[in-house]
Amino acid sequence: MGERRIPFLKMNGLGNEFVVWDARAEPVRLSPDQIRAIGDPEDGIGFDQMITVERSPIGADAFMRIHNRDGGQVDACGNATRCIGRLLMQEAGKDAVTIQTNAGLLHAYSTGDPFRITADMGEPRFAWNEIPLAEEFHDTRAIELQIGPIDKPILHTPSVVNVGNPHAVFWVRDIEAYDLSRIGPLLESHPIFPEKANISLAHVLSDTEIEVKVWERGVGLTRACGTAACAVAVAAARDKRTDRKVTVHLPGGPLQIEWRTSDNHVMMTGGTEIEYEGLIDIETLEFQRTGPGDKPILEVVK
Ligand SMILES: N[C@H](CCC[C@H](N)C(=O)O)C(=O)O
Repeated sequence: MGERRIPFLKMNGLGNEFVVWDARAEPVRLSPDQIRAIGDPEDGIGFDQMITVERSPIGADAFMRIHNRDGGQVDACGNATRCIGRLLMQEAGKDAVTIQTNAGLLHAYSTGDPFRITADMGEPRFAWNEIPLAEEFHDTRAIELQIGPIDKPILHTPSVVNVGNPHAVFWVRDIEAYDLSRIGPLLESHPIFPEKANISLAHVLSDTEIEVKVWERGVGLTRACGTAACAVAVAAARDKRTDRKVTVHLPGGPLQIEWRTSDNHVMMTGGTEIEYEGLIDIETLEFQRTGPGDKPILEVVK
């Protein structure tokens, strides 16, 4: 291993994969090329997002910096908020912590189950210029956007929400009926989204259940997306498709979402997993497992 070896944690939230650095003692500075190389599932460790835990200048328990696999920095990551919340609470022996992000101050709470964490994702925003959209729309529950032939669009009139990051939600009857790996990038980078967008297909199963498939901005198809689950739940309740407390079923597992009437905050509860501790040389990208996770390594490797 070369000189610059950095310890990291490999974690996931319902299969949404993270590499976590602790940069509170010593900064971790990586170029977008290095981030992409480490995030590459073939040559690197592989992740959906890289999470850097830093000291908070405003006295929160930590600052959380988020980079997508494409190397771009973004402001919100729901599954990572739960994972970092778990680490900070375990470290401090507390039942609640505050996490500063570029999207605002978030709170994480224990549930009594050490692996299941509740994150308070703050208030959703719906105005066209808060998503943001490139042009004015008064009703962001169904904007004029479609993909495919004009007379027979494949997907159309999504709801749009900002939950610290931009989301478009297409309401469908079968989330598997669409080739999201082909359509996702077209919608992610559609000119209507000046900051691009995370794209969800959502099928409402009942007043309290929604199944969702997500194409994440800057990543692609992921097993779960916490902010997408929040965006879908809020958009569904806003459009009277469901109650304000629902279970969102993602390929990686369920998330409980409640859009509270008391304070308009979106609360998300779900699992977290430490896969293993590791050490990486950021010059050579060689990395090795150096410690256990929640499951024996053998199980993790399967
Ligand atoms: N791809 C997202 C960031 C991560 C969101 C997702 N991993 C989550 O759990 O919320 C974006 O560019 O806004």
